[in-house]
Amino acid sequence: MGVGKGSVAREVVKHSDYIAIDTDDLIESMENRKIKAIFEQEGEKYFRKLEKHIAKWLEKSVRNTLISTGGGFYKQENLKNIGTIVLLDSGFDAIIKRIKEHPNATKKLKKRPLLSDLKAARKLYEERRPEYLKLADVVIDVTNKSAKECAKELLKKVKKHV
Ligand SMILES: Nc1ncnc2c1ncn2[C@@H]1O[C@H](COP(=O)(O)OP(=O)(O)O)[C@@H](O)[C@H]1O
Ligand SMILES: O=C(O)C1=C[C@@H](OP(=O)(O)O)[C@@H](O)[C@H](O)C1
Repeated sequence: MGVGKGSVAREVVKHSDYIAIDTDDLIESMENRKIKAIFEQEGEKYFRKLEKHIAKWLEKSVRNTLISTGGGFYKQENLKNIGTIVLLDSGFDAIIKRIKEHPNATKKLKKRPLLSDLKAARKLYEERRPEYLKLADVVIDVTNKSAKECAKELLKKVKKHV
């Protein structure tokens, strides 16, 4: 949530032949409503089911593609079969600082249901980070790097990994 997945993906696309997709965008278009509305109207469990459906489709049908995922997607049991897993790594405070500095900060915070309570979000981050590190094939520390620098590092490290 807010680590820069979207911004880095846009730079990767600029500097490579990758096509980029985003699991949250796929879910929003499948459902024809925003993630926030899905959480409010159906609850988190329903959203996770949609993620599972997407995960199965990704494994079966998607190759050579940059896939950005929501922060909870790592729980999908077939994750390792989908492709090379890249973690954009950052401290929690740095993530929040970045989002708050954005001109559209209020909107950015509002559209992320799990960021509305910062104490709970920090706890979630602390629970998830060790899991992310265990799963990741490639780790990029995004602290004090531009999205372009992160993208270049990502392309180099992914190339080495595959
Ligand atoms: N490398 C970076 N340096 C500084 N700010 C960044 C960087 N990458 C992203 N941001 C800013 O951080 C916020 C979250 O970025 P975004 O790409 O939307 O993250 P995500 O897709 O992971 O939620 C945005 O306000 C964006 O402009
Ligand atoms: O961390 C999570 O569980 C979630 C992160 C969100 O995506 P971002 O990580 O892109 O904000 C989105 O998938 C949903 O609100 C749940």
